[in-house]
Formats: sequence, C-alpha cells, structure tokens
Amino acid sequence: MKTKLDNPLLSRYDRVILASKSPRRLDILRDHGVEPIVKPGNADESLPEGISFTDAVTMLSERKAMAALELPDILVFEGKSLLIASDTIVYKDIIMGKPHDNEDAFNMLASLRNDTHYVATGVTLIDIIDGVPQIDDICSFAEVTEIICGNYTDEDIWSYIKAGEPADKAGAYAIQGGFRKYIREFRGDYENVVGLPYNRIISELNK
Ligand SMILES: Cc1cn([C@H]2C[C@H](O)[C@@H](COP(=O)(O)OP(=O)(O)OP(=O)(O)O)O2)c(=O)[nH]c1=O
Repeated sequence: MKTKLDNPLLSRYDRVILASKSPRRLDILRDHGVEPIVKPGNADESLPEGISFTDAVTMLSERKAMAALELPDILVFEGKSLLIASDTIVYKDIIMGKPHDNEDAFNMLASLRNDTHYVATGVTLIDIIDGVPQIDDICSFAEVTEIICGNYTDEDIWSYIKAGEPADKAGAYAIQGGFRKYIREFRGDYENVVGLPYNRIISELNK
C-alpha cells in the first residue's frame, strides 16, 4: 500500500498550494497523487518588448506566485506549504499565449502547420513555513518541449476551432485533446505541454 511518505511532495510538505485556475494543472497534480488547495491570484500578464520565450514564462510564473501570496488567508497555516505557480506559452517566431478570438486562433494554428515549434512552461516554487514565505529561496525555471506538427487544411483548423478547444489554450491547441492527431512528434516532457512539468518540479526540489 502506498503511503504519504512514498510521494516526493507529500512526504516533504503538509500542504501544496496550486496558484492556478487551470484544470489541466490540477489534473496533473492529482495524477501524481497530490491533492492541492487551489488559490489562483490575479497577475499582470503583459510582457516587456523583446523578452525571450523562456524568460517570459519564468517571469509570468513568478508574478502569478507573488499574486497568490497576496490572497487573504493564504499564509494562515502552521506547517510547511509548497506554493506552485506556472505559465505556459507556445513559441514559433513569436510568443503565443491564449488566442483573443477565432481569427487569432486560426492564425496561430496556421503558423504551426508542418513545422517545429516550442512549448515552454515556467514554474515558480515557494516554500511557506509557518506562514512565512521563503522569498530568499525561490526556485524558478522554464522547461521546454519541442513539437513537430504535421499537415492539416484550413478546413481542419476551422472545424477544430468550432469544436471549442482552442479558446483557453496557449497556441490555440491541446495536445491532450483533438489536436493530438496533428502532432507528428514531440521531444521532451508531455506534461510540460499540458501545463505543468511535474517531473522537473520533483528534480528541482531534490537539488
Ligand atoms: C499547448 C497547450 C496548452 N494548454 C493549456 C495549459 C494552460 O492552462 C493554458 C495556457 O494558459 P496559462 O496562462 O499558462 O494558464 P491559465 O490561464 O490556464 O491558468 P493560470 O494562469 O490560472 O495558471 O494552455 C493545454 O492544455 N494543452 C496544450 O497542448
């Protein structure tokens, strides 16, 4: 029988706080046996001109973590908590977040066709001990997965958009959903594409 001690997060922390409203991130933690408390903050997601895609996701994950620390009651806890915040973007020539509308989604998906692009997820981890965030000990990183898309027609794109999946996904697609059939190959961590590189989080905590 598996116990709390077998889980690298639950053996170290009394609670895990997920600073995200993404159901995918929650599912990934649950798949690994972690039931976090969910506390999304309200972070500014604008980016400075010319920033690299890896710096962008790292910066946004830090902002999301800091915004969550502002939430009422988040620090009211005796024991050790781990706060996890993250941000995912798609990069091919430009940084692609979530599409603003259907036309934006179409342009993103058309630009990814038959070519290689990158998905980066930035993660910020903050220990909170007896209500005190260990700000001098923050861990932030970006994990990158390479994706090679196959061919698809404009009609394929429109029917995918009409099915409703692109709206809340970076790059306007979900590898875990209907877009999987258009992905020829990926190199790197799959969960990173879905929004949370769990294995990298564990290896960073082990350092
Ligand atoms: C590329 C890709 C992204 N995504 C999702 C993961 C993220 O939820 C979303 C990118 O948006 P984010 O801004 O990273 O996150 P979010 O707004 O969903 O949640 P929060 O800011 O509260 O943490 O795209 C997939 O689900 N599948 C994919 O294949």
